[in-house]
Amino acid sequence: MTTSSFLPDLKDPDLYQDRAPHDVFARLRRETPVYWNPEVDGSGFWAFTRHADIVEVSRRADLFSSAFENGGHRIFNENEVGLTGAGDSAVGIPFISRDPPIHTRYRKFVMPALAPGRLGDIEQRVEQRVAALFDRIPLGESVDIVPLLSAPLPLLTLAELLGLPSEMWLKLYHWTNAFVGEDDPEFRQSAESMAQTMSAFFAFSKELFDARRAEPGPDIASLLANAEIDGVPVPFNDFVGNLILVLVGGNETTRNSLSHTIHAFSENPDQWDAIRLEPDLLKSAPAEFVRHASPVLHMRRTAMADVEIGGQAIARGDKVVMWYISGNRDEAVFENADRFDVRRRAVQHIGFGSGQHVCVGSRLAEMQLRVAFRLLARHVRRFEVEGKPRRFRSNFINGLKNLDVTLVPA
Ligand code: HEM
Repeated sequence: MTTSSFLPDLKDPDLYQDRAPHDVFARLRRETPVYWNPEVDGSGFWAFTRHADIVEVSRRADLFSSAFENGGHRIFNENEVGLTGAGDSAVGIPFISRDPPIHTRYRKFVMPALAPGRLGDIEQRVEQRVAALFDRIPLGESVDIVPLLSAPLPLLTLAELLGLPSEMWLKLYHWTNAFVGEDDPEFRQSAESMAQTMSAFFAFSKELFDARRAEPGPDIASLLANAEIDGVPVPFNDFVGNLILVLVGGNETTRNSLSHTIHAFSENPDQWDAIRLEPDLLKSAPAEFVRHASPVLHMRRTAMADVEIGGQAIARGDKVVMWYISGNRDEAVFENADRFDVRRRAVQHIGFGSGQHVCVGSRLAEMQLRVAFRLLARHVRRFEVEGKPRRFRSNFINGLKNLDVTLVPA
């Protein structure tokens, strides 16, 4: 147990409302790197804040379960309140909330759609999309870049991957914000509005499921709708869970990486100058973008046996939460960890997680970041952010609702 008098509540969404609390995590890493966080509405959890401990927990999928029946991958118990925390018992189990061996089989279904061989093809269309979106952004005046670039780019890419019409992007945007927005009154206005969202999403999912079962294609929706585990077809409700996983995983994250990185370039114009002078830096810099942004704040596991990690005894059944935002600023791994440095070499960040559940979309995400900033580097001399962006009220997604910025033309 902790002996420090410093007792932040890392679950409290208010902690993330005004800023990313890097100072709070830095102090925990120094004083109580494995920190017991009591919960008002639960039994409490161990917070892992050091890079090495997080990697160790992720590596031991046999000891640290992501399975729905043990609570799942969210800080709340999915088996009590559903995948989105809205009591949505009809949503099935996404594969992120599974353990091996079933988890491993699901990954094999999805991986081909995101394999490097397919990304080359997708990259051309991402380039076209970035160019089309950029054409509509007025230069030299203040614009909110979120609805103009950060939000549509990953959602248009996801629409392609799922074989959906591109006009759907805005609907997908509102749906996914509602799915991850359990603590934000703007995203979860009432139980009734969430029920309406879920009902609309179910109707959409059913139509998609039936269409892809009848006529499968190479898209991810077809792969998920036609998946079989040990010869048994995946039920519709698990298809819904997996669809939510891909839609949230592919968009909330890439969107916020884009926004946070533009913000970081506004605050570090020398780093933008470096990219403009040497665009080849973009081959490796997306890793630094994701490290510095940490769009996913944490993931949760449940200990399946008594074990010691980072010098702390963890009991079987304990909830553990890995704070990626903290591991990504761990001074033991990253020199001048708070510094945004596009020349940082071999960035071993954990923004995509690590181990068994490491992000399946990491290459796609990095490619979109690379393509977007490559084009911006040709046309934009400087980013000037005005005012403070409004943030998600969330302990899960490090999100910006808007980012008012002037793109100063080159
Ligand atoms: C910058 C962008 C992204 C970030 C920061 C991110 C972050 C993450 C993290 C932290 C995990 C680990 C989960 C865990 O440890 O339990 C994860 C898993 C996952 N991500 Fe991403 N992600 C990004 C982009 C994408 C994209 C573009 C897609 C799909 C198109 C995607 C789909 C998924 C899926 C399906 C999983 C579950 C993998 C599993 O459980 O085996 N992500 N992501």
